[in-house]
Amino acid sequence: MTYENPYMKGRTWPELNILETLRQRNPLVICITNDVVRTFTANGLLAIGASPVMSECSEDLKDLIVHASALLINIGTLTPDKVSYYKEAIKLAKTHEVPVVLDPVGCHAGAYRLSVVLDLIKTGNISLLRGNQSEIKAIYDALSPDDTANNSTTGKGVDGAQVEDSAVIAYRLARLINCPVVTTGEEDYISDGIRVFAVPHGHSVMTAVTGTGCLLGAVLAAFFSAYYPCKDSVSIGEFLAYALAYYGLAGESAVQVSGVKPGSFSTAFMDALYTLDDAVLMAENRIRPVVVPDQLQVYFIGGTQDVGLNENRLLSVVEEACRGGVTCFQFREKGMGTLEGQQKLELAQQLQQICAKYNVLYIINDDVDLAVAVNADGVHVGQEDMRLEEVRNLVGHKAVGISIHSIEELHKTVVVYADCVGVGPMYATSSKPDAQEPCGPNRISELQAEGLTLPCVGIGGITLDNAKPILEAGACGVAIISAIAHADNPYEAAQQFKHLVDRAQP
Ligand SMILES: Nc1ncnc2c1ncn2[C@@H]1O[C@H](COP(=O)(O)OP(=O)(O)OP(=O)(O)O)[C@@H](O)[C@H]1O
Ligand SMILES: Cc1ncsc1CCO
Ligand SMILES: [Mg+2]
Repeated sequence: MTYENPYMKGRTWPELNILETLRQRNPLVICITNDVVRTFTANGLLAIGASPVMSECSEDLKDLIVHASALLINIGTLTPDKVSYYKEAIKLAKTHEVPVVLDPVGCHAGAYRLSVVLDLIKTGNISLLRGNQSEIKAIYDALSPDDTANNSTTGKGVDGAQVEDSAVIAYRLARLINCPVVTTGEEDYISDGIRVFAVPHGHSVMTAVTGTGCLLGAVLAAFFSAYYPCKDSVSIGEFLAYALAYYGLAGESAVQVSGVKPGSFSTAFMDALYTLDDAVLMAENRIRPVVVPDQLQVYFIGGTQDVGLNENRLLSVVEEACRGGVTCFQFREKGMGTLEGQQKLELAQQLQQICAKYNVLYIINDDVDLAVAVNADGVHVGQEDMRLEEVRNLVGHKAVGISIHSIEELHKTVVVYADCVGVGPMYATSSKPDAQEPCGPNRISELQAEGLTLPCVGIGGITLDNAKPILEAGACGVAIISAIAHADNPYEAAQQFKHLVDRAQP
């Protein structure tokens, strides 16, 4: 990409050489894995450029861990003895600051497996959970505070089935257990608890070869070693989405060679993992950013214009709002006397740190260059701003939001380039001097009847007293400026909005 961003002082977009970095580092991945997939896993790791070692007792592990880049724990053929070993291994990994990837094989099919997985998660030292969609759903159901969740085991073996709402489940589980979650199937999803990505690569023949999921866990563990050099330009969620894309693309390219024949595929897949390089990601990767409804529940918007042009006041209001439970914050610096250039950049960076501390999605209004410069989670544009297609080209996999006021605007918006929508003004507002006439909550259902399927928030003049009809009309959340920024207690205001939206939704 050749795009130059003014905030980056002549630097162009960072190029990601993830696979090259991984191969240079040749990371040692210690695998405590099941009896079925050991050789396949070791060969797959070698093919991708990592160095595998299987280790079966803590006496041995304590020597190896010193040189390790990651530890994989796959419970596929668990026994009570192995369970104690998993726990000791997690402790050792923690001591040596080695990331731990957990593969909860078959935990949707057996209560003992599930209880072991929950115990391992409870250590708080898992760096990534990778399972098929059935396994991840079983863990979510067991941990979910929601009583409607199905808490019984459902499968009959280690294979998974397609689960609806896997993107939402990944997001919620990542937040519940405070670690990134990958859930695989026809489409894979990754969430780090802030962002969500869909990775639509791979081939169904991969389910006919045992261990393709198990190897993926090991491959993701290896990828951790390549994250550090690019951690300022890519979030861990997006980074792991690239790793999933590599793996899925290797599957697709193998099928080209083998045809849909599991035996030949298995061999061709090793070859593809070995030959794949970074160019394939640039050329073919179709990682899709996803915005799930939960992310938009309480969407706070603000800039210095909303707090008497006082930067410190803005920082403290945003921190209080995040602490109170807002799920998303949009930095919108607009109007007389507001900050520009370097000052705006520095404020944007401070706000980003606050959002990151509270796992709040961080969106920049209008200023695509700024969003790229600070590596925000997303950008929101109005109808009068840059064209959506151009925005998408510049921001890559960041979340893109668009304002839509009317059916006419919906028809002229190229919705495929957006991930979420702000609809308004719901009610009369004083925060936006150039706002249009209020359209009322029904505009949301009208737009949905007209084919809008992206998650929506209502915006404009929303208070605790008038928010409910917006949710009833089909919005997944409410966007708020003054009802939080001007509240006597922004923390409480945010908390009350969160409760209100939680109660209104299934
Ligand atoms: N229907 C499908 N279409 C395309 N790719 C698929 C499909 N199902 C699975 N995959 C891919 O296969 C790989 C393994 O995922 P899967 O969900 O089958 O793991 P798993 O059930 O844990 O496997 P195992 O336990 O046998 O190792 C992933 O890369 C995933 O994207
Ligand atoms: C078939 C099987 N049984 C336990 S582990 C395993 C490998 C795939 O997960
Ligand atoms: Mg599996």
